[in-house]
Amino acid sequence: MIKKFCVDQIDVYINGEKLLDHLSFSVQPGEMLGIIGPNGAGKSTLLKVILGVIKPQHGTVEITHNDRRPVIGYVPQARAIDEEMPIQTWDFISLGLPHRLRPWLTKRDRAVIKETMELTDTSHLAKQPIGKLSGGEKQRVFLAQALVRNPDVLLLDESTANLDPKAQEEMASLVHELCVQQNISTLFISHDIHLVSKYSHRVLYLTRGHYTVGSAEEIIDNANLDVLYQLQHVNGMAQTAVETMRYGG
Ligand SMILES: Nc1ncnc2c1ncn2[C@@H]1O[C@H](COP(=O)(O)OP(=O)(O)OP(=O)(O)O)[C@@H](O)[C@H]1O
Repeated sequence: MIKKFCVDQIDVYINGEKLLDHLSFSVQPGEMLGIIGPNGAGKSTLLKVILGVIKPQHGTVEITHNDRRPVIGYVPQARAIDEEMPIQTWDFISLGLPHRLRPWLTKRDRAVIKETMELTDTSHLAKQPIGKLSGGEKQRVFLAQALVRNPDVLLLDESTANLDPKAQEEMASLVHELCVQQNISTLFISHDIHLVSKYSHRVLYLTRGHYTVGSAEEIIDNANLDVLYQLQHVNGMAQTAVETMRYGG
């Protein structure tokens, strides 16, 4: 379990423009933080800062574990897979295991892969070529590949995009369950406010140079939401989400 996951006052400039401005928040073990915000707000950039791929001009990201180096699982946005890729799902998931000097899988590795595939409902896809899976199946396999390393932190960039509503719901619910059961601090980017409200413990609402963190209700009640999103219908969706939460639907 992580001891500390803290983003402290980070500034990120892209092409001379300040994208993230003194952004600060922390995430608890087993907490799912939903991230919403318009296109180009810097959501994916934030995940890359946490991964250490982009260095902020100011501020720090501190992730510490009680007794080892923290492990981060990451599923990037719109991950493309060549349809003809001659690799079976089982092998694809095994690629998520930490790099080892030995080229074979141990009994323990196999047990971890098997267990992760059961958790993500991908066991029946084990022998299928990864390129031939449906969008929803691929997303579950990407999740399994990220989970196989037993991560302390999970970063998911639009893992429900392009899925049908039922598959979106199943994926968000699965992520929530895994996050709570396995004490994984999870950042879940989505444009679906309803999904984020229903499954996240808290929400980070990001726009260029601004942010708000709070409960889904606080964020959605924020009068600036429709102005900042510049979409009238978002407010309607947001209201539905709040009502769903209030009445437990
Ligand atoms: N490597 C890069 N080089 C130049 N500009 C970049 C790079 N990465 C991101 N940007 C720019 O930074 C801004 C934020 O991009 P980012 O992908 O973080 O936004 P986002 O909130 O995830 O958007 P979306 O919802 O569309 O995925 C965009 O204007 C993008 O063009």
